[in-house]
Amino acid sequence: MKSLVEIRRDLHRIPEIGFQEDKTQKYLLAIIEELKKCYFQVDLWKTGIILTIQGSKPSFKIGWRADIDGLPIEENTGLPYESTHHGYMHACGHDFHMAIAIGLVKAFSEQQPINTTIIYFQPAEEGPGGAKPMLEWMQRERKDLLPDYLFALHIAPEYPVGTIATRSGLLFANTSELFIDLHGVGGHAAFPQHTKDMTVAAANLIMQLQTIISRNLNPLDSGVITIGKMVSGYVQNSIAEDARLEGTIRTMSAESMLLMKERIEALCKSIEIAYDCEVSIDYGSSYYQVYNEDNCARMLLETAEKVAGTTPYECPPAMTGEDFGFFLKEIPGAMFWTGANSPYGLHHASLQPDEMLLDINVRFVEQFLRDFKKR
Ligand SMILES: CC(=O)N[C@@H](CCC[C@H](N)C(=O)O)C(=O)O
Repeated sequence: MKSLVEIRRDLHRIPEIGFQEDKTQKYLLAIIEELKKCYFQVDLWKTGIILTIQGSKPSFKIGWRADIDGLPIEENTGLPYESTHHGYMHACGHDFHMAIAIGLVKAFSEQQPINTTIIYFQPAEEGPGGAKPMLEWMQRERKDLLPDYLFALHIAPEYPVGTIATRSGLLFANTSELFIDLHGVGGHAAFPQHTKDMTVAAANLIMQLQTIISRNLNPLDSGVITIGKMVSGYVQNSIAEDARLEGTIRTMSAESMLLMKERIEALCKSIEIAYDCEVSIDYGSSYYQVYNEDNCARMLLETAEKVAGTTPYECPPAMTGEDFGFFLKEIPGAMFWTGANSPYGLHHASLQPDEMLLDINVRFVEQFLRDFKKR
């Protein structure tokens, strides 16, 4: 088998977005085939892979999940192994997540685990969400593939390599995508009086949306509204007939999410009146919060005390979203951040995590999964 660094770089070259991870699936399957043992069972679900590693003397099933999709971001790292899929990038570290999971497959191919260990290569974490339909499929048709406990990691550029950061309870936020379309009347730039300018309406709406955080949400609560993309008009001397805003909203509780949505709807109605236009809202996909089971989170931190090269850190919750939350709603487990030491953050075109994290995390997770005991 190639080294984990080579595998990570190969995967980095071929980022694919949610449910289009065909090359990624093929690449992963070829390595799994190379490592295959008689106690391995491979199942496919859409572009995902579920690898069941039968335990030698199992008393429960423990799961490990790695997400496999990339993002529609144009890479700007200048690395010799940068993305060959122009306009797409592994800008959230899923190339690392997959390489670590492959490292675990290799470790379990060399020494069979005692408990049955299931590795889930899950598509579409960035959107529209693969965890929920994957879980529902297993609950409906393949209960044998469901674990008793489930764990996952996410790289954290802001922490040094070796940091294992997690907490009991809420780790990541409730999220909802947000797509707003505005429709007015276009025309010549010199005659605004004959038009309904959707660039001006959209710009105003963006500013008003931010008041939901500052004026409607309890200051002791937290929320985020980010408009990551705005599209309007065609050319500099024509007034835009249409505009589209694309973003995401984040809250620490389901109640605050409802409040945010109510306020977004009210502000869109007011924009319709103010600019005499039509506004429609689509919430896209929503993710349930990542809520770590108390014992499971504590065991991760305890293991990080013991494994050479890892340091536990009880971290605060973050406004990140993760469809892993849907798994944790049904199955006890936990997620953690692992230090990646990159000057650029997640979803940045220059993200460059430190490859030193690969071996350390394989060792950490392998020991954690092998030693895990029910409490
Ligand atoms: C770990 C991470 O960065 N996850 C994404 C999940 C995105 C969900 C969805 N597309 C949305 O934007 O709400 C994140 O942006 O936190």
